[in-house]
Amino acid sequence: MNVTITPSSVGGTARAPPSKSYTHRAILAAGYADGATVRDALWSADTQATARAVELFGGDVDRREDGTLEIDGFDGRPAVPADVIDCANSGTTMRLVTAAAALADGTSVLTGDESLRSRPQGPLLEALSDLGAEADSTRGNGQAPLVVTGPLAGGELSIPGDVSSQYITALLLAGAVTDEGIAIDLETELKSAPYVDITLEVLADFGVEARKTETGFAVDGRQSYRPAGGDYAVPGDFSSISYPLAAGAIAGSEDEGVRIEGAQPSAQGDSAIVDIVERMGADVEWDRDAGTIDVAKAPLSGIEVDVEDTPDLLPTIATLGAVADGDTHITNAEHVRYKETDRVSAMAEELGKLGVETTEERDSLTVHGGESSLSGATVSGCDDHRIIMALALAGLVADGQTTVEGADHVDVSFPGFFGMLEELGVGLERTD
Ligand SMILES: O=C(O)C1=C[C@@H](OP(=O)(O)O)[C@@H](O)[C@H](O)C1
Ligand SMILES: C=C(OP(=O)(O)O)C(=O)O
Repeated sequence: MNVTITPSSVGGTARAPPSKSYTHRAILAAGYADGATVRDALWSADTQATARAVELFGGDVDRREDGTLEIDGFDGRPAVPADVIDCANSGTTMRLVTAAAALADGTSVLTGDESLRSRPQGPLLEALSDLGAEADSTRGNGQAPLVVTGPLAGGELSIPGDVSSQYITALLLAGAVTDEGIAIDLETELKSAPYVDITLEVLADFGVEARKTETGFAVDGRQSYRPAGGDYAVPGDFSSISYPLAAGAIAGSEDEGVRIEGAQPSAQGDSAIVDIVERMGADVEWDRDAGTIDVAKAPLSGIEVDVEDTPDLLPTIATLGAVADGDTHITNAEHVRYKETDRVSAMAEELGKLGVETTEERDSLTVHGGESSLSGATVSGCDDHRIIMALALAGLVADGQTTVEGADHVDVSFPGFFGMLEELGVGLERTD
């Protein structure tokens, strides 16, 4: 599907979809338990990949009409899967499930789509091998397809922190049900650190103790996953909130701004988007108790933003920077190149097609902004949900129509994205 956006102003109320990161963890934690009810879960292509993996390990994920997931777990002992585990486009699924597979008494095979089969898995494979499992890339290049043979007993390992925090999350989730527990020594500084905070929070909510140490993280073994009250509720997703928030900041209508609901505070680092949009000059009000964010359009100015903790915000910030006056300098961004696509290059390339000038370095992107510089064009969504959504935002203020190709990929994290834009008043057309 391609989506053509007509320049529009936006106004009204949008509801944040549930957090993808919390949903993945809750589904898998319920799998590690003997079961749980997960309310307000995100049901997207990525979270369904994690649900399929839990079923292949011997669990069951049943989705009720109201979106609640009733999950039967595998109680800390994953069965050897009867089929290849297809993680589709989801890095989180592949990392978290690879470590779970290393607990099974036999061999698991994991694969994914072309994008996922090009992302780095080597450090996690080495870590699992250090712990006594066999974990290989079939092509010997550290990328999927992966073949993992367990079980593993646990122990100590060291791993780089600057490739993906998902390795740490994966090891902590699996480590709790090993015999010996797992102690993780970080060889380099941890990027995307708030995602490990989310993991520690979900583990605690499932009755599992894990901790930061002087050199990394540790989790004791022989623990049981048990959700308090048998029930777990997923908060709203701040990476997804970044899109309606940015839309309101760059294209809010004169008489009605954008209100976002479902924005309760949580461990998500991406809630930094509220501060970023405000620093650029937008009129933003976050009522944390009510979980609402109100945003109104104002002239934006370029700023410097460090995305070490918040890699998924880069595409949104790049579009904001394209509209803002002056330069927006996005720093500490090297790990943003290891996502569904190299998002630093992808945003430079696709914004370029809309007439925006950028300067790209290995670990930074500078966007030379100014609303008048955006002219509508056909751009590639790069088969990457966040690139698609960020480019659709640019289409709101470009001069003329903007067509985003391959726009169906938003189903990875935000299946209702284009419906939400329409409800906010955006004129758009879907074509095959
Ligand atoms: O653990 C998670 O839920 C995620 C961690 C981050 O990845 P990295 O740790 O690989 O940067 C983030 O980009 C991804 O969208 C979700
Ligand atoms: C990078 C992302 O997810 P994952 O790593 O799970 O593919 C994302 O959602 O932007």
